[in-house]
Amino acid sequence: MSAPTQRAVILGGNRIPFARSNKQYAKATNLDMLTSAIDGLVARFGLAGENIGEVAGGAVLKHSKDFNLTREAVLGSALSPTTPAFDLGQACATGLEAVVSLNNKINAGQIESGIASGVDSASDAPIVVNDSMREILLELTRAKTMVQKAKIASQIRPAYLAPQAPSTGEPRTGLSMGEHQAITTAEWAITRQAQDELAVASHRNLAAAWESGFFDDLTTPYLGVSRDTNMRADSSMESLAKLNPVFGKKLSAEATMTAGNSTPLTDGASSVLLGSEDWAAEHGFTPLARLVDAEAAAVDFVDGAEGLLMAPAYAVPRLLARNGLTFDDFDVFEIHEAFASTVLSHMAAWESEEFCKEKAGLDKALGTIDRDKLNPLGSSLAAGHPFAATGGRIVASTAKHLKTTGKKRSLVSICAAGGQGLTAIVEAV
Ligand SMILES: CC(=O)SCCNC(=O)CCNC(=O)[C@H](O)C(C)(C)COP(=O)(O)OP(=O)(O)OC[C@H]1O[C@@H](n2cnc3c(N)ncnc32)[C@H](O)[C@@H]1OP(=O)(O)O
Repeated sequence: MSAPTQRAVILGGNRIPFARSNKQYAKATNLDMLTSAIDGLVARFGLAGENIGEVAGGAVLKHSKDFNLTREAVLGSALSPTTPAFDLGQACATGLEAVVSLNNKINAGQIESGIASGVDSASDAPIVVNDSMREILLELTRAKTMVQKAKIASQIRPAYLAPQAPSTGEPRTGLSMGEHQAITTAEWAITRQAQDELAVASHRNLAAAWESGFFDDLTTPYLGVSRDTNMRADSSMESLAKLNPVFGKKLSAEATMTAGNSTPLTDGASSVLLGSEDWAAEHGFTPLARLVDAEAAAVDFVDGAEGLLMAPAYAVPRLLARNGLTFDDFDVFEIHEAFASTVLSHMAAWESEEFCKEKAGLDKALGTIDRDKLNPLGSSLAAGHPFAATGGRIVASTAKHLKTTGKKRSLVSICAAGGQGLTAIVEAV
């Protein structure tokens, strides 16, 4: 198989600061936030009125009226209305999938430029009526006379009025992401201390990046918010130690996962500008980095054969093998912090000879990740995790980080609901 032509480059990104759900952005819709994230990028790169090759995006929690949320955002933005756009979905990896999709289209010569985006709002989550109520409401829309409508409406029972709120539960198991991860946490014997240390590092690194002005050309203030509201610069082991466990309490009296070492429910949106090298040169844009390859994996979590969020542990060895790379070839590891213990269980798996030989098909352990290279700009524990927006946050940040520090290569890894994971290699240009 010959290598694809590498024409696509990452040029920059823009996101709105992420906010804890039901707080500052409680009244904003997914569409409002996505449009703002795209418009901020358009303004920063002077693309108003331009026809971009394609805009890709999505949201995990979408309303049924959102046929094509990304296209609606384009129509509401300053981009040319003749810019095509499409929604895609890969749960928490949606934002990264959008980058991979447009990157590959540019490399294939199908488009010259693209904006990868993503948004999610747990505040604007769709509330769905139950099945019986849905049938009655659909029948009502078909009724022609008042008598017919009254007859159908008379079938409504009080119990039908209870809405089905969205949840972070896996449809096939009914367990929440947190409860699934608690099983994995116990399996890999990840300690509370290790989880809290990772959380403190995430807050510390994110706060330092904001303080240094790193995000000044990667974010646009929104609804009066100018920094990620979940971030706690003063986060400490002492303050985290005070929090009670929230997940895994039924599994063990010594449950370790708390609100401090789990991602909070978050609202936010992100966007990333990609273009061919020629398109970038024509517009006078300086490339930051390049996405050189990506690998997805899925695990069989339903019968408990593998942990729900463990797919990246399988994708990364395959990605590295295909590219002839080892951990030593990476300067940065951007591993999405769904929960602190998710990152720690992936790392434990890569350090385990047994896992790597028996499950990942390697002849030895993949190795240890240098902690100084892990999430140097903070990650989802501190920034929050508006599901489909996380990939864009990570790709734009790591691309700029490589460019500004002179580092060469970053490994991006995002676990997703449904037992899936998407990973990618980003290299400086
Ligand atoms: C593929 C994937 O990404 S899977 C992941 C998908 N995402 C999820 O599943 C979301 C998981 N998170 C959640 O469900 C929720 O955020 C929970 C259950 C963990 C916590 O929810 P809540 O209890 O509402 O959180 P809340 O913000 O009130 O925090 C609880 C307490 O911890 C405190 N706290 C939270 N973080 C910290 C911290 N870093 N340092 C100190 N205290 C903290 C809060 O101040 C609060 O204290 P208070 O009760 O005195 O006010």
